[in-house]
Amino acid sequence: MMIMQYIYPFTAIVGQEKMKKALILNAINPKIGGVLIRGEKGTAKSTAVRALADLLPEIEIVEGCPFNCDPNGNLCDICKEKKKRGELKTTKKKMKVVNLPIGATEDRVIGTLDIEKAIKEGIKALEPGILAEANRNILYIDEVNLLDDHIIDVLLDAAAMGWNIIEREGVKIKHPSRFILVGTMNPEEGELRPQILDRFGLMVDVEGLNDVKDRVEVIKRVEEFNENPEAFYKKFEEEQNKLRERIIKARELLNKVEISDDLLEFISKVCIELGIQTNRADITVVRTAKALAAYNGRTYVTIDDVKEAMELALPHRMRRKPFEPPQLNKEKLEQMINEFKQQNNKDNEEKEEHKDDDVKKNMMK
Ligand SMILES: Nc1ncnc2c1ncn2[C@@H]1O[C@H](COP(=O)(O)OP(=O)(O)OP(=O)(O)O)[C@@H](O)[C@H]1O
Repeated sequence: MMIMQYIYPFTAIVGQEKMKKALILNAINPKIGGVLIRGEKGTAKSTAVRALADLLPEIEIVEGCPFNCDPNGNLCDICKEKKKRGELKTTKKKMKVVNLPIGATEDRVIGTLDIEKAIKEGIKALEPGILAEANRNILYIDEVNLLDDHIIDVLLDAAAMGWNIIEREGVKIKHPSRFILVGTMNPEEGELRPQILDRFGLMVDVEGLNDVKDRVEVIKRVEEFNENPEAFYKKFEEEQNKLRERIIKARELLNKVEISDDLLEFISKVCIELGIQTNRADITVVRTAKALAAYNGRTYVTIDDVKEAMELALPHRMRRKPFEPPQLNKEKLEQMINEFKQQNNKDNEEKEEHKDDDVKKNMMK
């Protein structure tokens, strides 16, 4: 008999709204580029990530594929061959969290091929790496600031290209490599290089809860969950289903979401004004703002979406002195948002006046 393992529900996490939102937005569009969560131990970081994987709908995969290929998306070399032979079968699988151990080697990350075995036994010689397991799942790197720089580069390159190549002596296997990247770090143990910071889509700072009521609620919920996980899960089931549906709808809506040229210009202006060099900033703000619009059931981006997206996508891309924590110039941002809103109101009023004039003219005709 299979024993059902219950995961602490995402919707039962008390507070930590920014972290939850950043994770949800990446679930809506993984191309946002992941989340770096900075903060103290024991603040629900790993609980939230495990809960997200459990909350998200199952993924459709090619049966038996070590890379979880999407039958309707990009295929690995093995699945391509299967498709040609008409042997592609599909199945469904729950998403999972793949942990990257701190001491992981390049071979362990990328995967390996035993050439001698490959010649004798074909594909059995393949040893898929962490990138294979992570494809279409969540890749979780605890204490990313302690990870070897070279391993981070390998990972982030694969994530940016969306492909990983396992290669030995001229024999190659290429497979899709898309995942929601979540890194955590305790800033007291050292900062990340700016180049690496820039490769994380979003960043959030999590702090321990400072409200007594919230902390008591955490104790009660965690104890209740431990005593009877099934009953606790049932209690949150409706809320979990609602959130899952909302994410599914947002994914469907995402391609239809539009952003005005005025807002695009505004985003670039803010980035320049804040001294942010990397174009990844502007691109990530747009993707995040679109995901926010879709999450709110809209097909257009508003200035408030842009503001919220900037608070998640810009702080770690601000220029700063060594050892200073990443921070957003909130006052400057607030001022520019207000100016944009005022200008927009003025433009709208003028448009309304023109409309009135046109109506009057038409009536006099
Ligand atoms: N806001 C919260 N809501 C619900 N449970 C919480 C909250 N904050 C902490 N917890 C509980 O506290 C415990 C520790 O949380 P968790 O393991 O997720 O911490 P973490 O941030 O990943 O830290 P670490 O890196 O030490 O693992 C868990 O039992 C978790 O359920």
